[in-house]
Amino acid sequence: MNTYDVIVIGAGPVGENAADRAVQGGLSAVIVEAELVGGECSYWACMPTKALLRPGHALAAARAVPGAREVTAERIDAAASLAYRDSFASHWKDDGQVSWLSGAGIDLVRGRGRLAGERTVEVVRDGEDPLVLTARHAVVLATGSRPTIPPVPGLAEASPWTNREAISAESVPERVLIIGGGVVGSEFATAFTDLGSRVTMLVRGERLLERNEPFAGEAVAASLREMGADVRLGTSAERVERGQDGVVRATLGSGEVIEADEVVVATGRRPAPPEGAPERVQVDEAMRVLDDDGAPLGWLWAVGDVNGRALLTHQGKYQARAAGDAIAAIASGRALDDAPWGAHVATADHDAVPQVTFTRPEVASVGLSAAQATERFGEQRVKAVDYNLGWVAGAAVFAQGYTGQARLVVDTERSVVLGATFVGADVGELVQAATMAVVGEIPVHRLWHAVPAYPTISEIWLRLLEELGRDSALTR
Ligand SMILES: Cc1cc2nc3c(=O)[nH]c(=O)nc-3n(C[C@H](O)[C@H](O)[C@H](O)COP(=O)(O)OP(=O)(O)OC[C@H]3O[C@@H](n4cnc5c(N)ncnc54)[C@H](O)[C@@H]3O)c2cc1C
Ligand SMILES: NC(=O)c1ccc[n+]([C@@H]2O[C@H](COP(=O)([O-])OP(=O)(O)OC[C@H]3O[C@@H](n4cnc5c(N)ncnc54)[C@H](O)[C@@H]3O)[C@@H](O)[C@H]2O)c1
Repeated sequence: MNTYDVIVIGAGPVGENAADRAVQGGLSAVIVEAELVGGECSYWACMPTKALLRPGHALAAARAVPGAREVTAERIDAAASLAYRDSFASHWKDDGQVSWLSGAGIDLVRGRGRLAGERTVEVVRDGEDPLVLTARHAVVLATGSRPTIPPVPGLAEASPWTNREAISAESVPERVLIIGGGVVGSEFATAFTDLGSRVTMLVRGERLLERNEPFAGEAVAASLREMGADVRLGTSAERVERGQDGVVRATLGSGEVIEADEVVVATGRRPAPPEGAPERVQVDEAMRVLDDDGAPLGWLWAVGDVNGRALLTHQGKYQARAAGDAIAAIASGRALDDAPWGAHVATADHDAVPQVTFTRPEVASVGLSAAQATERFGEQRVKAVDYNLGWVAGAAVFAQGYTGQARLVVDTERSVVLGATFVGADVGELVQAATMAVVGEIPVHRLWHAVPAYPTISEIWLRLLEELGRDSALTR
């Protein structure tokens, strides 16, 4: 009864996918979940944040078009927006995902799993004896990540909000202080400003979204300021405390004190392996966990945030498809297809990861930035071209005064695209074309024949190619 081909610990989007692929490959699978089936992504991250951000984006889109602008309000309706968010968090109930598991033929055990030995998982359950599960073929770790709280004196005691409290807020705080200028900080700053909070962001670095091309963070900071947020770059809190009056006070290096009703910590996440697993889970390209000598253990796998390769739902699910299929292949005596870009490896994790940050403007990127490409291949070999998105006919019709920018980064030696970044309203949908160009290593001269429909924002592709120049060495 308690023996399965595959045991997956963690029923986030990634664990669900790993179990599903194993079952589709003819194996039996059980998934162990300590909280809600669906994981961080479904209830406290991807889906509810995007739902919370959508009303502000939709209103801004309407207000940028004459004819629509005149019949729209200036602000979003906060209560309706929170209700919209609630529906996308399934009201923090997992019935829908539990029935999906059962339809997919995956058993569920509720409780906290720990590795108790080779192929053995002990599940600690509320009010019941621990349950010991045994795997015939594989145990898959899919336990995600947890937020980091920086060691700022007083911060941990000031009841800071992580993404969990921030995304499940029942009312809109008047003043919100956000520490961190990455994706989480920038998206929450946008959402709370839209909802009517007075937002202050403390950003340690010199710009927002430091992993992206510099113009991305600059555009988002400028827009947040225009929306009314106070974005402080190069600024850290020296001390934070929550007074008897419930007010949070953050003291800056300059001595200035910033008051807020809530403080949101958005300073990164770190992998959260289960008890009994190595603290730093190292995997090979097929997501097999490695021992101290760098050899695969053979029975233990790790997918999604827990392996630290790329903390994104889509990338974790991609790893899970590869790992689930690999486990099924090995179980049926087939060889692993583990050469780069094979069916059982996650090659794209390295240099072809797409990401969309749902700020206003949106930031959509894939692959290497110009700086990363130059560092890797040298200045001689890398060419980066920029174009103003607002100059594209489709963008001009899309919104009056559309502002945005795009960059294409090219390897001139191999004549392929290494990376692309788009910043502007609704650019999220542009990135998949760029991902295909990067992954498919489509020669730049062939891209000239991929004609963008007129007048769409995709015409940016033609403009970027023109900037590269058809007569250059990239032509053939
Ligand atoms: C605010 C925010 C917004 C985000 N937005 C996006 C976005 O728009 N797009 C995107 O691609 N990514 C986004 N991310 C990242 C995304 O949420 C993660 O990459 C994704 O959730 C990882 O999926 P996972 O299945 O690996 O882990 P998780 O979703 O964290 O799921 C792990 C599951 O394992 C369970 N678990 C943990 N330990 C145990 C244990 N010992 N026993 C049993 N169960 C256990 C947990 O309860 C959880 O259900 C966002 C993150 C944040 C914080
Ligand atoms: N739309 C999306 O795809 C999306 C949205 C949200 C989150 N995510 C994922 O979730 C992960 C976590 O996001 P995040 O924004 O928390 O992390 P992040 O790594 O993107 O940004 C962390 C920020 O906190 C700052 N920071 C770190 N330590 C600090 C300290 N001690 N004091 C002050 N500032 C400090 C960093 O300089 C950086 O600006 C990311 O890897 C991201 O990929 C994705």
